[in-house]
Amino acid sequence: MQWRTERIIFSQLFQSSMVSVHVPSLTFSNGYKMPVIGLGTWKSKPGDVQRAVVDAIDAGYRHLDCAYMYGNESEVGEGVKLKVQEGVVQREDLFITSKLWNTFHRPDLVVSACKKSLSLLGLEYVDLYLMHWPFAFKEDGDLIPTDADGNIVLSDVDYLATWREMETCVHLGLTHSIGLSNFNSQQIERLLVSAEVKPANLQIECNPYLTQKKLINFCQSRGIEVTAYSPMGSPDSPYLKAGMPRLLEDPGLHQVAHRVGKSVGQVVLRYLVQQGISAVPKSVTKSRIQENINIFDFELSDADTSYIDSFNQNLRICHRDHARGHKFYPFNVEF
Ligand SMILES: NC(=O)C1=CN([C@@H]2O[C@H](COP(=O)(O)OP(=O)(O)OC[C@H]3O[C@@H](n4cnc5c(N)ncnc54)[C@H](OP(=O)(O)O)[C@@H]3O)[C@@H](O)[C@H]2O)C=CC1
Ligand SMILES: O=C1CO[C@H](CO)[C@@H](O)[C@@H]1O
Repeated sequence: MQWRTERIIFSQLFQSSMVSVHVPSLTFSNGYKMPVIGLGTWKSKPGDVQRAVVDAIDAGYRHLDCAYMYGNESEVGEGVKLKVQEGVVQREDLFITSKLWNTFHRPDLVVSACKKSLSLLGLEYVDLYLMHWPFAFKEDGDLIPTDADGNIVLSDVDYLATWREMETCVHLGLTHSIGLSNFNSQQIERLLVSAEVKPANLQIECNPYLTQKKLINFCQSRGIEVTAYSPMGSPDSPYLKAGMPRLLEDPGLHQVAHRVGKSVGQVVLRYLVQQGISAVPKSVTKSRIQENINIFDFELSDADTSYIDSFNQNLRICHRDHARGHKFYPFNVEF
C-alpha cells in the first residue's frame, strides 16, 4: 500500500514536471477559451486511445477532439477519468469537443444524441458540440446507412432545423458552445441569419496542401474561430489514395524543418497556429503526442510562412464523395 502511494506521488511529481509547456488559447465570442492544440481521436483504436489521452494530458494537452462517429468516446472518457482521479487535472481544466453525427440531424434526435456522447464520455457537459457535416443521413439506423446497391441513404433534414436543437443543448447546459464542421461560407452565412446562438467554431480540413485562406478569413471576420483537422495530411486515412502526395514527406517542409531545428510535424502545427487557428493532430504514439504540443518555443518567419503558403494545392482528403449529390454537400463551391 505504502509502495503504491509512493508510486502515485512519484508519478504525479514526474507528470507535473513534464507539463512545462504553456499552450495559448483562442477566445470564443461567448468568452470560453479553446487551447490551440488538441488531441485528435479519429482512427485511434479503443484499446489505444485511453493511453493516448493519458499521455496527452501528461504532456500538457487540455483539449481533446472527439466524436460519436469515432466509436471510442467511452475509452477517451476513461482516460479523462483516470487523470481527474489522480488529481493531475480537474474537469474544468479540460476543453472537450464532441460532434453530432449525420444520422441524428432530425430535430427530435439532437438532444438525445448529445446526451449519448456525454454518457459515453462520462461527462456532465462538453465544451463544444459541433454539427459534424451539413448534410444528413437516414435516421435511426446504421451510422453509414446504405441501400441494396451500397449507396449511402441520405436524408433531407435542413441543418437550420438541426441547429435550433443544438441551441437547446446549450440552454440545457449540455455544452458550453456549439459550432460547425465541414460547412462552406455560404452555408455559414445562411445559418448566421437565423441563429440565436452563434457558432463559436468551424472545424475544417486544413494543412499546407489545403490552406483554406478564404474560409479562414471569412470565419475570422465573423467572429468564428477555426480549427484545423487532418493537420498532418491524415497519413493513416482510409481516404488517402495511392499517388496522392504525402504532406509529411514534402521536401520543402523538410527543408524548413531542418533549418529551424524542428520536425516536419512541428513546423506544420506552428504554421497553422501562427494564423490564429487551432489544430487537432491525432496520434497514439507517446513521443509524437509530446512532439506535437512542443511548438511554442520557436517561430516561423514571414518568409517561411509565405513559402509554406505556396505549397497549397487544394488537396482535400476527407471529401466524403458519397454525399456529393446532397443539396447540402459543402465542397461544390470555392470556399
Ligand atoms: N470534423 C471532421 O470531419 C474531421 C475531424 N478530424 C479530427 O482531426 C483529427 C486529426 O486528423 P486526422 O485525419 O486523424 O489526421 P492527422 O493529420 O492528425 O494525422 C494523423 C496521423 O499522423 C501521424 N502523426 C501524428 N503526429 C505525427 C508526427 N509528429 N510525425 C509523424 N506522424 C505523425 C499519426 O500516427 P500515430 O497515431 O501512429 O502516431 C497518424 O497516423 C482527427 O483524429 C479527428 O479528431 C479528422 C477528420 C475529419
Ligand atoms: O471526422 C471524420 C472522420 O470520420 C468520419 C467517418 O469516416 C468522417 O466522415 C468524418 O468527417
